Amino acid sequence: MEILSPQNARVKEWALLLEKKHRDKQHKYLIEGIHLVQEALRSGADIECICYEKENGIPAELSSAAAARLDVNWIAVSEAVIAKCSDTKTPQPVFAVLRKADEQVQMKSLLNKDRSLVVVLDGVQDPGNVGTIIRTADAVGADGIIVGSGSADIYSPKVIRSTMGSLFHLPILRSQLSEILPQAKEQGIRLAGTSLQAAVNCYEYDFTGPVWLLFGSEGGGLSEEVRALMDDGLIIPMRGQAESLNVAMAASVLLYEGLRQRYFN
Ligand SMILES: C[S@@+](CC[C@H](N)C(=O)[O-])C[C@H]1O[C@@H](n2cnc3c(N)ncnc32)[C@H](O)[C@@H]1O
Repeated sequence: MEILSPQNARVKEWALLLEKKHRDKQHKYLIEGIHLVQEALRSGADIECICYEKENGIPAELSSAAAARLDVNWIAVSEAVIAKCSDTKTPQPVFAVLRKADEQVQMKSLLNKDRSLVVVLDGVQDPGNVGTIIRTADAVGADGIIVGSGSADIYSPKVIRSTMGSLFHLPILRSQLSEILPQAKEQGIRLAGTSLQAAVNCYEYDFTGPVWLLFGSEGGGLSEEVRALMDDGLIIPMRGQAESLNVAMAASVLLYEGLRQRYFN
């Protein structure tokens, strides 16, 4: 049985995946914990290897997968390696290294969907918000998420944790919005921006055709560049005194209105 030490070159490479400046340049990312590893296995994510602590062996929750998934490289590592490859103070007993999906393939599939419902994030910076939006988009069966350059990194440990595994269930693409949004318009997809200044009440909007929903940053909302490309502007009506909704809450309201119109009308 191969047992890796903290000095092993592969371990050093994995630990660097936790640091933003290194993570961006890599085609891989790291996930931690039994639940996320289970989800990655179940969802057919592209797994390079799964590492578990050698003293305790493969966690019971993963033992049947370990027997069935002989295509996956299961590696025993020391406790020190687990700690080195963990983003948290109380490391989980297992982590996995995954390969990122091919972004060109993802982009093609998102642009070609007939009835697509896609979420676009323009500068959403809070990792918890990004993760929650990914999870909600998965829950309603949205076709994908496009994350603009000013948003939180989808491969950061915090975003990954807060998706609770939804990260593996739908295409998620990092893209320059100034490039991909005009391409979507050419395909006949409507770009519906959400903002407090918008004119259209979201409950009067038709979500049944191909539509991409654009959400802006926590502080400043949608950027000028993205506003200029919008076809429609949607507002979620508010009756109380709150200035605005949290962006993840706003995304939930609109995604569920989309789900209602598409499947429960
Ligand atoms: C906290 S809000 C941004 C507030 C910002 N000060 C502004 O003026 O746009 C963050 C994002 O949530 C969405 N949002 C929040 N409340 C909304 C509402 N009532 N109607 C439509 N979108 C909303 C929008 O996408 C917005 O860009």
